[in-house]
Amino acid sequence: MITTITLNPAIDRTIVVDECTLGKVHRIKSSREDIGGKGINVAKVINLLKGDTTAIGFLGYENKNKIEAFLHQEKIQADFIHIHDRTRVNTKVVDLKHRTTTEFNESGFRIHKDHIEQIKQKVVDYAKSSDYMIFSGSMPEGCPMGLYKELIALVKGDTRVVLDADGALLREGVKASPFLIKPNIHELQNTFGIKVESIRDIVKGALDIVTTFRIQWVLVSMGKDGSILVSRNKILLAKPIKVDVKSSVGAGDSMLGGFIYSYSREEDPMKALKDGTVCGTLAVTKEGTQLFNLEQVKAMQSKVIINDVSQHYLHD
Ligand SMILES: Nc1ncnc2c1ncn2[C@@H]1O[C@H](COP(=O)(O)OP(=O)(O)OP(=O)(O)O)[C@@H](O)[C@H]1O
Ligand SMILES: O=P(O)(O)OC[C@@]1(O)O[C@H](CO)[C@@H](O)[C@@H]1O
Repeated sequence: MITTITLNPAIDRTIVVDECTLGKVHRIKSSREDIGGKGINVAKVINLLKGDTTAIGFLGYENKNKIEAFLHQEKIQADFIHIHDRTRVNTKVVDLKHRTTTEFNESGFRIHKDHIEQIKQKVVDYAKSSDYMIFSGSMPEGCPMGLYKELIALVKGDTRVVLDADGALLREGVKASPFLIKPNIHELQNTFGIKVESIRDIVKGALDIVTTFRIQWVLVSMGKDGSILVSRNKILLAKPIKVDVKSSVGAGDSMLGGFIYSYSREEDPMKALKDGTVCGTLAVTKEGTQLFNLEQVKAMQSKVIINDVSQHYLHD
């Protein structure tokens, strides 16, 4: 089973406008709401691919019905700890003219000491039946910056751990040596101060992380430029696929879901990167964080090109 942990879930409200200008009144062309939060998005994709997954974490009690109804409708197994507050609403503004998405993410509910003890216990319990545990996203107020590090250290002996976070959460989290991390290039630059001007810079920076923190895989996503998968002795480059972009929100989560689902079945990094690329690419063709379907996944497979560039970067 693959367990995803979302400590700060969200309802994603996507608003589409012709053009977004600071200080101006905007007429909304269309809007939609999706259930979000990085770990929940990852679980949605694994579930779509027919993988065995459970989503755990915290959920606000006040608007829990919306989220639980969706999870139920999609038949996603979930086991959240309820907080007596509301789950945040994150607003994503799509600007049609400039083809950009601007995100306004709330900080989320406030967590107390006893909630932290509860989540530690739940994570430890789930680790026993999980092949992989994926920790994704920001933390709500009240969580210590080292919480991912602590949780990873608690379960590492029982399961393979994946971390998708940024800033101090990632900087601390890597110290517990997760199996895989998935920074995008901005997170790589801002969190570790790595230069990201060329593929060579990115590979070098990712290799430093692999050796310094004893991490097996660093999956660097580069948005419209594709991605790079780096380990001590293998480097794979996924070429981007040209698509009509509707919203980039959740592309990284979909990529991670596709990658880990595939890797958990075959342990073939080339195939996993291919499947991850398919899911990440399809995600950007959808408005908001709505899901694609299995037919689209199959149709996209033949378009992905993965190059093994290990010789080029490891032996010079
Ligand atoms: N504009 C795009 N065109 C084609 N593919 C894209 C585009 N944006 C993203 N992708 C695909 O999705 C993958 C993940 O995207 P990205 O690097 O934006 O993740 P991210 O920054 O973690 O996203 P998020 O935080 O919004 O979930 C990319 O590696 C690429 O395969
Ligand atoms: O505020 P965080 O936790 O960093 O990110 C939350 C979020 O932007 O991430 C998902 C897309 O990756 C969205 O569903 C959600 O709104």
